[in-house]
Amino acid sequence: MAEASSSDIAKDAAARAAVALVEPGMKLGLGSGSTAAVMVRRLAERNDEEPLGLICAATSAATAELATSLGLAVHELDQIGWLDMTIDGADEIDPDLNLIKGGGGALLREKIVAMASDRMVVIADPTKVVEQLGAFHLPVEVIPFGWEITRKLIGEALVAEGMEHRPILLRKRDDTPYRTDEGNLILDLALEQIEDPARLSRVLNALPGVVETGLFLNICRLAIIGREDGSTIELTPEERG
Ligand SMILES: O=C[C@H](O)[C@H](O)[C@H](O)COP(=O)(O)O
Repeated sequence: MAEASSSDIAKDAAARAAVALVEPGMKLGLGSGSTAAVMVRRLAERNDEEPLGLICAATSAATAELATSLGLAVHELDQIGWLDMTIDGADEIDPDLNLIKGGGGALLREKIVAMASDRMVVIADPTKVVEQLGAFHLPVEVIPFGWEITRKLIGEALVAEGMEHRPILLRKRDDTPYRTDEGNLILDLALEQIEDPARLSRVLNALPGVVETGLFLNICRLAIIGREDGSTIELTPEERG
């Protein structure tokens, strides 16, 4: 069997720590991506040992399939209503616990699920912790109709904001446009740094073809960062002082 990489160990440590926060009977949002998938596996293991009676909502079709295959009860979000907690990964985490998400294309459902939760807990390895958001390309979900016009409008809006950017790329998978679970497209914005995430979020969300951006602002209250030695650290926005 292949040896676990330091990143695998860190993800697993964060996932285990988050699963330890889960209480019996919780209504739980399950995130998407590789770190969230580790968490789903650890959660299912705990549920096998000690049935927890959880009711889960998934943030992507892939997560729903994984969780269901492992014996977790997954329901539509609207059937459940409100959630106690959502555990998800992230692509970048800044000191205020503002996030970039959507590297795997699940940002829209992830944001809806996170905002339908009392608490969003993010799990990640240390490479995701940054001083300023923006090195990771910002995913923006757009509707397919007129997407090239939407891309042009985004470019113009960025220029009007004085934001340097490289060409805005349509995300592709196997050479064809990537479609989200909602059938939308993703535009990836190479911005290098985002000085004012709240303003950028407002500007982008004001454009008609934009469905949602990967900026998750003031949503996450706890980030659990796994480390290569298997330990974890917990970050909260308050620590910033
Ligand atoms: O769309 C994908 C999600 O936002 C993921 O949670 C994010 O990309 C982090 O994924 P990973 O844990 O694989 O780095």
